[in-house]
Amino acid sequence: MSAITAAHISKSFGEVRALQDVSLSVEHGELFGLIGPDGAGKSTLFRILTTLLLADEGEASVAGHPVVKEYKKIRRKVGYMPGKFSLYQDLSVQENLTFFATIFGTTIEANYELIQDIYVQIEPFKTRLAGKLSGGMKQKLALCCALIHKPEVLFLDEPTTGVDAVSRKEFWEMLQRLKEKGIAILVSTPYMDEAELCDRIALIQHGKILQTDSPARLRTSYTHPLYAVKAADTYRLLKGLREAIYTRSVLPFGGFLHLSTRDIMDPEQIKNDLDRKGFSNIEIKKIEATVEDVFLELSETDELKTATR
Ligand SMILES: Nc1ncnc2c1ncn2[C@@H]1O[C@H](COP(=O)(O)OP(=O)(O)OP(=O)(O)O)[C@@H](O)[C@H]1O
Repeated sequence: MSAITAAHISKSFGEVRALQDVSLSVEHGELFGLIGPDGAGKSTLFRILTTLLLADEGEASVAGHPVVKEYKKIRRKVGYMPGKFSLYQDLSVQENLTFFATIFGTTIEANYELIQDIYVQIEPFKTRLAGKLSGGMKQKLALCCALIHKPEVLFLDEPTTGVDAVSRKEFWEMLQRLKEKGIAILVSTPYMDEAELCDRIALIQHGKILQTDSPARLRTSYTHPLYAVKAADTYRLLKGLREAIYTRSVLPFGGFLHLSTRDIMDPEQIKNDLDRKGFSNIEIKKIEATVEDVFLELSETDELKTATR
């Protein structure tokens, strides 16, 4: 049986349809990412799966128990790191950990093996108040607190938001090690680069799951020719490319524009066209799609479908 299953979950807050017919499953020992921007519905799904909120429609089970009927059993078997406010800021590192161990009827010593790798990094600061820790340290402490009762399933809601790049990398390495111990992990993130670190991902937007698959299969599902293009005046370039007859779509991507064309083209052909239109410092190369390209493509198609309904 899967560690998490959600089937046709919907939830509205007044007029806001936070989740619309969401289904997914996560296996034991799987690292599953819920990838989407702010307001996509990620926290709402986490709250339903961790038994803190009731869905309007649909069914879910976690660690073998249905979320409504057996919520008490689930609470003993899951670890939850909510996006914000999971630590007591005016308790020390050690006091926070002891507190979470005590409410689950266990001790730090009993489950030390599971948190050891992570805890050794914050142990030198064990008497420091949680409120005085750096973002990366807070995140490690919150993860230790979520793990202290040896959960079967771990829910991590945007654990790396507001954390520096080095700590983010370390955090994902820790998740890989936890997964190898058989724990099922559902992690949400708005960062598309983190999607690559998951076994499977679901792309979510406006409460709807756009697609679920492995990052590699999602990337290769993008079949249109794609180019990264740069020139001196990015805004004019965006406008110019949008008007070109060979363009399917063009979207800003860091310092480059990602241009998807109707047919395969020689990059020289595009460069010549831009030369003729008076652009300077043109750089162009053919590229493979990233998860973000796939996300933007799917979300645009979904918005068009919704608008024409
Ligand atoms: N308790 C609530 N009352 C009213 N609206 C809510 C409530 N909780 C969430 N929403 C709305 O539901 C939608 C989904 O919110 P949710 O918090 O699940 O998104 P998210 O993907 O986790 O993004 P964020 O990172 O911004 O929390 C948003 O439009 C949000 O404003």
